[in-house]
This record gives sequence, structure tokens and C-alpha cells, in this order.
Amino acid sequence: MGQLLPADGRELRVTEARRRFFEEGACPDGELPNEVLRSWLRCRDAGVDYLANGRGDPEGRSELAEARERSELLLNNASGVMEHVYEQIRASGSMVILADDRGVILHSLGDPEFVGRAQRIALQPGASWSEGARGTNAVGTTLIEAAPVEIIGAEHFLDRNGFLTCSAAPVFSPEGTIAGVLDISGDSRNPQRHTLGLVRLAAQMLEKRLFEIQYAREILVAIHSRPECIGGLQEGLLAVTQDGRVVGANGIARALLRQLPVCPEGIGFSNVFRVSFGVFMDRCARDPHALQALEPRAGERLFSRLRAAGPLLGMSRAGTRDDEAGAAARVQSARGARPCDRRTGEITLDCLATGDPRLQLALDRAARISGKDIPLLVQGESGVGKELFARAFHFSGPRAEGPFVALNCAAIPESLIESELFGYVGGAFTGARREGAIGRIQQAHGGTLFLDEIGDMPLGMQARLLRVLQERCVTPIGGQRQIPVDISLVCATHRMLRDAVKAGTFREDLYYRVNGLTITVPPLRERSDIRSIVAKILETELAESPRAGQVRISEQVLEFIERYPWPGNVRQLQNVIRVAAALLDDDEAEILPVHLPEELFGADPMDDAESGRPQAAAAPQPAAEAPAEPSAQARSLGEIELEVIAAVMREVSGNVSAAARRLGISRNTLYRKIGRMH
Ligand SMILES: Nc1ncnc2c1ncn2[C@@H]1O[C@H](COP(=O)(O)OP(=O)(O)OP(=O)(O)O)[C@@H](O)[C@H]1O
Repeated sequence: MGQLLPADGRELRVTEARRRFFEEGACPDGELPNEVLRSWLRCRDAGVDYLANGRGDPEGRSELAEARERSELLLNNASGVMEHVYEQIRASGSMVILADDRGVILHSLGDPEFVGRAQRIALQPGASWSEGARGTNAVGTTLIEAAPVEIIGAEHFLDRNGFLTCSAAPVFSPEGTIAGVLDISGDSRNPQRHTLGLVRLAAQMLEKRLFEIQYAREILVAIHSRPECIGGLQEGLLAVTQDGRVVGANGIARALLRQLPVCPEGIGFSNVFRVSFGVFMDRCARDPHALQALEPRAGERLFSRLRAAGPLLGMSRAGTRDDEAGAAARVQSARGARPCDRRTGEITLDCLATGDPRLQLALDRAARISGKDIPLLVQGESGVGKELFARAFHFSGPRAEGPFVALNCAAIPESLIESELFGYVGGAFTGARREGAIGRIQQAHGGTLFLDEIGDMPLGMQARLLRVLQERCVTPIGGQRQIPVDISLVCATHRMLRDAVKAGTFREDLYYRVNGLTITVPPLRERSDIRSIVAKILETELAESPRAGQVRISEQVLEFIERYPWPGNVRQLQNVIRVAAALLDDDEAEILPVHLPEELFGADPMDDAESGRPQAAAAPQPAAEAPAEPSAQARSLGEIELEVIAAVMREVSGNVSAAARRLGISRNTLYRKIGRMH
């Protein structure tokens, strides 16, 4: 970059360098700034005539309009910055110029007298100042050097531009390509000391603005190795999606992170830093103003602060921030509740220990391999709590703060398993989303991938999954790049996988990969802790009700529950208790036989209640075929209650007395509840 030597000395040196270069064909090494000499050599090779005298007219109006349209975002955001710069140099008789990525001047602002002189050499909107068009000059040479450049007086390749002194800096787009150039040009007899620094700062301001606009919907994280640089123009900026993918980085951030490559589908936050995005956001939520230390996987330790968190922190697209205390709360709520919350599934292995010795053995063995990178295979009949076990394993281990991502291989069509698991790049196949999608494997990075019903995975998919497990990398469909993934694998199956291997429907090599430790969750009918499970289910069901802690289950019902074979296992028990709790009247505090569903308890619950003797249930279905009433799962107690009432009313053809008897509630209560249905 050029240095301001005392004017005479510098001028004499450059004049001598010109003579040797243009007249003797020599290479005036050491007499010119390196970038100037490089540029002269390029211009000579390209056949640029240093004596060219024509004005080199600017393009026509339509070309200028087209160039402005191409760079609309740059132009719209540059004018404020240019005015700010012009304020600083107003007295110096200079002009501020914005050129596009090809060197075409889009806009200029300046001292009227100098602007007049500049027009004589076509330093004006519409003219191209690329090196090819005008030889060495700050705009064109900056575009080639991709760095700030100062070209003073006779350093310009063309003789006729020797009266200029120009400083320019590239403006990088959020993607890291050059979007344009900002330049300050003036008379070389009146050089200003700080123009290069000024134009550089202006370019950084503009880059920052472009970055914020481009990633207005993402979470912005400011980073720097020096804490005092956070909040200033020197800060690095990262754009991170809510699911923790770094999708953008400004030039400073890329340099701080050792030239971090950023691709449109993003790179996992925990691939870049030694912490998961969830943990980082939790820390920020605790104190949004504090600087957080961040340790990159490559590069020195950094400081960081959440700059803007788009939708999470209530940023509008225009970038105005609402209250930050609320923001912290939203970050917290976005992360969900803490472990051992059965409603959200964030529970630990300890929470599952309710006294059954077989289950306890399974819990102990799983706890021993926690954090040891050994794949866990959970076996058991449908509805026994395999997924719950997998969650508890995840939330009990060192990956608890990372994601828990579940995929039920039996529940999605074979044709979709591949894209669900591996994700795809934009346009990978017909019907694919334009921006692509990340697969479950990648989503689980830093956490646990739970593959339910792994035995139902198609054979072709098994081969791909095996490769991912061996290479610890995933390649999205249609993509070229392998993305490293760090996952803990837990699989579940209701069938004996070994039998599937024998039958040739499950690959033997994959079987050994997924089966580091196998544990079996016993069926409910064989568990000795059924009363504790009932109590936990009831507690969870009523957790949000004003009656939490006030409802009992009668001994009669508990005895029945202990005797019933529960073909649908815990899921079926959960549904029964959910419905029973829904049928409780406001003034009732005990679940009685009348609250149990008819199919379990005989045709007329009132009869059973009156006889005081629970009937043995009809012969249970074989476990594998048992329907587990999943429809009751995702509904609220109120909804279930209303559905049950509606079904009973239909059965008794609208006879309220018969319905009340059947439901085990008074007619008045039924009228009240029916009133709520309308
Ligand atoms: N010990 C338990 N305490 C309370 N609820 C439980 C318990 N175990 C399982 N459940 C509940 O039972 C339901 C079924 O559990 P889960 O989905 O984990 O079973 P699964 O064996 O994975 O079923 P499937 O084989 O059908 O996928 C869930 O709603 C779960 O919350």
C-alpha cells in the first residue's frame, strides 16, 4: 500500500520509475509500492496505452441504470455512508466514489470544482475504472488486489491521470465476494493524510450494514479476540440459524476463525466452537449484555456477544430491538424446561427408576456407558417406554445440552427416509425445497440421534447409515461436500434384530455397529413397580391442572391395573389414566372403576362399580398387534373429556340420564359439561 513520502522525494522517485519502466522497459523494483508495480506489469501485459488521451466516455444512461439495478442493495445502503465520509473531507476539495464489482462508477459525491475536473477524465457515474479500461488506478487495482489501495499522482498508469490521488477499499458482500469499491479521489498536489483509513472504515460500515440486512432473520453473534473490539467496526459477525448452523460470517469473523468456510446450508456451531449452540444461547440468555468466552476449534480464544437474535429475540426485519430482558426469557423458553420434566421428555435415568429390578438393571448398565461413545440398542415391546429410555440416557450424559433428534423408521415412507436422514441440497430432486434441508443426522450433531424401529429401515438406507457411522461424515443428497458429524447413536426395536439379521432383512455389519450395548425394557405386565408408574403418570397428567396433587386412585382400580395384562404397555396405561382423569367431576377426587374405559372394565361401568368388583378384561391381544390408542396422546384433558361425552351421548341416542349413568357422573354435571360443548 502506498506511503505518503515527502512530496518531492516521492514524486522524483516515481518519475524516475516511470522513465525506466516506459522508456527502458526495465522493472523498477523497490522504487514503487509492490501493488503499484504489480499493476503496471499487468497493464503493460494487457496492452494498455499509458499515453492514451481520449476521454473514454462513460456508458450510456441505460447501461448506468442497469449497473445501478444490479447493485441496488449496495447503492441504497452506500449513500448514507458516502455522505458521512464526504462530511469528513468536505474542505479538501475531493470526491467520494462508489463503484460496482466491475469498476463501473455508480455514484459520486464531491467538491463541485474537483468534480468538474474529474469529468474531463470521465471520473464520473457510468464510466468504468477497471484496470483494463484505465490502467493502474485505486478503484480498478483494489478490485484486483481485493485489499485497500492508494494510488498517488504518477503512480497512475495513464499519464493523463497523474493529477489524481486516490484511496480505495473493497466492500465485501456477506458471502465474502467483492460487492463494490469505495474511493476518495482528490488532487495529488493536495494529499490528505487519513483518506485511506477513512475509506477503509466506511467500507467496513457498509459491509456490516449489508451483513445485517442479509441475515436479518438469523441470530447474529459478534466475535473478536480483543474484548474492546466487540461493538465496534472491527468486530467479526456470525449469522447463526435457530437450529445452530452458522450460515454467514463477515471477513473479520472468517479471518478470526482461520478462514472458516461457510456454505449456504451452514456449518454446525459446535463444529466451529467447542460448545453447543444451545449452551451458548443459554449463557447469553442469562446475561444478554455480558461478553461470553468462545473457544474456536481453530484459532485463538475469542470473546462474543449476542448482537441480534432475529425472531428469537424479537428483532423485526428492520433490525429494531425490543426489550432485552424479555429477550432473555424468550431464549430460555425456546430452549425448553430443564431435565426431569416428563411433559417435555427432558428426564434422566434416575427419574425412570421406580423400583422394578429388571428395569433397574437396564438403567444401571446404560448409566455405565454414558459418555463413552458406545451405541445403545433399546429393545422391548411397543409402548414400554423405549423412546423415554433413550431420552433419559441422552439427558443423563455429557450431551444433555445438545439436541436429541428422533426418527421413527417405521413411521415414514421408505422414499422419504433418505432425505429425512441425510438432508439434501437445494434443487437435489423434483419437489425439493430451493434452500435444501438438513437431515436428522446433521441436526443431531453434538447430541443424540435416536432411530426408533431401526429394524424397519430399508436395506439400501442401512448401507448409507453404516457409512455415516464409520466415516462420521454425512453427505446430503445432491451435495458434494462431506459434513463432519459428532453424534451419539441410540436405536430401538420391538423385534429381535438378530432374527432380522438371520432373515437377511438387516445387515449384519450394521447390527454390530448399532449394538454396542443392548438393554431390554420389560413389558408392563411383568413390572413390579406398576403402582409407582401410575402415580407418576397421574402426576404428569394433572401437572397443569388446579387439582394437581389432590386426586387419588382407588385401591380397587389399582388392583385391577395390577391384574390387567396391558398389551399396549405404558402407553395404554397412560391413555387409560388420562381418560379417567378427564372423566372426574369437579367435586370428585378419586378415580373409581366407573372412570375406566368400557372395553377394559366390561359393558357397563356402573354395574361394575355397583358390584364393586372389577371384571376381568377381555382376553388381551398379542402385544405386537395391540393398538395403543395413540389418538389420545396429543390432546388435552378437556378435549378428551368432550370427545368421550360426545361418543357416549351418541351411543345412548342422546339420553342424558343413561349417558350420566354410563359416565358415572350426575345429570347436573353432565348438563354443565354438555353446555361447554356448544
Ligand atoms: N416409566 C414411565 N413413566 C411414565 N410414562 C411412561 C413411562 N414409560 C413410558 N411412558 C409413556 O408411555 C408412552 C410410550 O412410551 P415410548 O414412546 O417411550 O414407548 P416406545 O417403547 O418407544 O413405544 P414404540 O415402540 O411404540 O415406539 C409415552 O407417552 C411415555 O411418556
